[in-house]
Amino acid sequence: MKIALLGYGKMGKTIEALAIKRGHTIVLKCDDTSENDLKNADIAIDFSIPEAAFNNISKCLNNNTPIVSGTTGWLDKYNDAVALCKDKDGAFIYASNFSLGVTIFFELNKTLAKMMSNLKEYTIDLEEIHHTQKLDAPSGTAITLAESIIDNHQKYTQWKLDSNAENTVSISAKRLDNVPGTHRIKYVSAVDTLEIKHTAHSREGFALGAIVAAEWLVDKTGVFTMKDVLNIR
Ligand SMILES: NC(=O)C1=CN([C@@H]2O[C@H](COP(=O)(O)OP(=O)(O)OC[C@H]3O[C@@H](n4cnc5c(N)ncnc54)[C@H](OP(=O)(O)O)[C@@H]3O)[C@@H](O)[C@H]2O)C=CC1
Ligand SMILES: O=C(O)C1=N[C@H](C(=O)O)C[C@H](O)C1
Repeated sequence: MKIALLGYGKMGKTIEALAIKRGHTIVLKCDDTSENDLKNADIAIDFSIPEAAFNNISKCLNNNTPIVSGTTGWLDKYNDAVALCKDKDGAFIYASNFSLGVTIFFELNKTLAKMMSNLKEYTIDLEEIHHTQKLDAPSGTAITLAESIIDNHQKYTQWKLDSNAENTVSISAKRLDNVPGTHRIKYVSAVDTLEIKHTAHSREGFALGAIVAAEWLVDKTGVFTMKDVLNIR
């Protein structure tokens, strides 16, 4: 595939190295999409900044270029992106976390929330840890996890950063040097603790998932998730 990288920071560079190893060609790498031409690309992969993501996605859909987006912090415009994709008969996939392990972790979280839903003894504690350059907090992955808990656990109706409020999934966001991404969900009672945790050892897992998603999406039309890519039901 000929790939355009929209955002050539830590993730853009990791994707470039892995995509070349898998036999793909990078035809565009940019940190400013305003002047760039997508016509040579089979597909675009956006790992940029929250303020740029929706414009980058729109530009791809208007240009009939399939788009894989991993940028977090722009989801107030997600429904607009979905509508544009449908209008243009385009191809679009977004994931707050492209790693194959986190895609499975999302399913574990959902199942655990359902199983815990009637157990009033337990309170939840959601923690994410990332590197100090991260612009957004909480992480997109933590928000996806919290929203799934809210959808599947009868007690919880909202999420907030560092909250003691009733019915609230409290998220703690820590920033430490060189942490690629750790997410942990704890259910704590007076007598025990049950926890699930995903630890990324590097950015390669995110990059691999985004490339696998691009390889899968390139000849399709529609709006998809990583569950579609990995055929998880
Ligand atoms: N879904 C997933 O699996 C993952 C998602 N992410 C998310 O991906 C995003 C990028 O992460 P990361 O690579 O670590 O961040 P970086 O800050 O290393 O890279 C972001 C890059 O985007 C560039 N940029 C700024 N404006 C634009 C624009 N208009 N068009 C294209 N690029 C632009 C920045 O350039 P400049 O420095 O010049 O401003 C920078 O090089 C974040 O939102 C992060 O949360 C990260 C890892 C995994
Ligand atoms: O910014 C990052 O680095 C990461 N961002 C994503 C998020 O916000 O969830 C995914 C991953 O945890 C790394």
